[in-house]
Amino acid sequence: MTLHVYYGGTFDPVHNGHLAIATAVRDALDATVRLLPAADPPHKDATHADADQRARMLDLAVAGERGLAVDRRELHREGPSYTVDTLRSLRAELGDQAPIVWMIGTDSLLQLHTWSRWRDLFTLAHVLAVARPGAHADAQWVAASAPAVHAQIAPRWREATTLGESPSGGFALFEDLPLRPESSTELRRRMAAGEPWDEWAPPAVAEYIRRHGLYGVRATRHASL
Ligand SMILES: Nc1ncnc2c1ncn2[C@@H]1O[C@H](COP(=O)(O)OP(=O)(O)OP(=O)(O)O)[C@@H](O)[C@H]1O
Ligand SMILES: O=C(O)c1ccc[n+]([C@@H]2O[C@H](COP(=O)([O-])O)[C@@H](O)[C@H]2O)c1
Repeated sequence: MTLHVYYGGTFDPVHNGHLAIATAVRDALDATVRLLPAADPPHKDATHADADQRARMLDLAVAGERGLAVDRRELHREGPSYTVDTLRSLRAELGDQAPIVWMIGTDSLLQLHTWSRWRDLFTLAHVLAVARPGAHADAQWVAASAPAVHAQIAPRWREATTLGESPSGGFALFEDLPLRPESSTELRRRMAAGEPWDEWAPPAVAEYIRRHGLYGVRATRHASL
């Protein structure tokens, strides 16, 4: 059965770590990965670029990339972009039997118990966590630092490649990729400080940031995007 894989984030801006993760999961699961920008990320203060700009940067980042796409559904909703609401909308659209996978970094996994109606996430989708530097996700660590999350994921733990065998309810840790050091926070800090930053951003995204003078980067006059 076709696996429907979604990767939600603030993407403020999208960086090469996000893309490396999305392409590695695409290849490992042989599925299209849809990146889904949050209009109003529930756990973040005001974003730096607006939702349309963040979505546009995602378009540029995935342009020409096989098996990567952008889903704008959270931009069409009012209020905080709760994942459980997004998954309900996806479930209604895709039907009861479609396997749905929601990707998160392990830093987010360790906070999952703070998400809105978080236990319902597993009735709607599988959760696939991607290891992130500084956020250990082996079972012992999760048990110690987020016991409620551990209680949910321990009985659900499977190999990522088996998630397509059922519509929802599984958990997998994706480790087929060296840890990625990028973060949007550090990327924004480098831009604002005038330090080198391009190597963490897809070239078309870097050009868009310059063109629009986002994140404290001095605007250029070349208007190709
Ligand atoms: N380097 C990374 N390795 C693994 N997961 C990551 C990495 N960067 C981001 N993620 C995950 O991708 C999702 C979307 O991330 P987000 O758009 O918030 O970027 P971010 O780099 O975490 O941003 P910020 O630094 O502003 O918090 C989150 O689940 C996050 O945990
Ligand atoms: O539903 C929630 O309560 C919730 C709380 C925190 C984060 N999320 C989602 O998790 C994804 C990553 O969030 P962030 O803040 O790390 O960019 C993004 O899709 C958010 O909408 C969702």
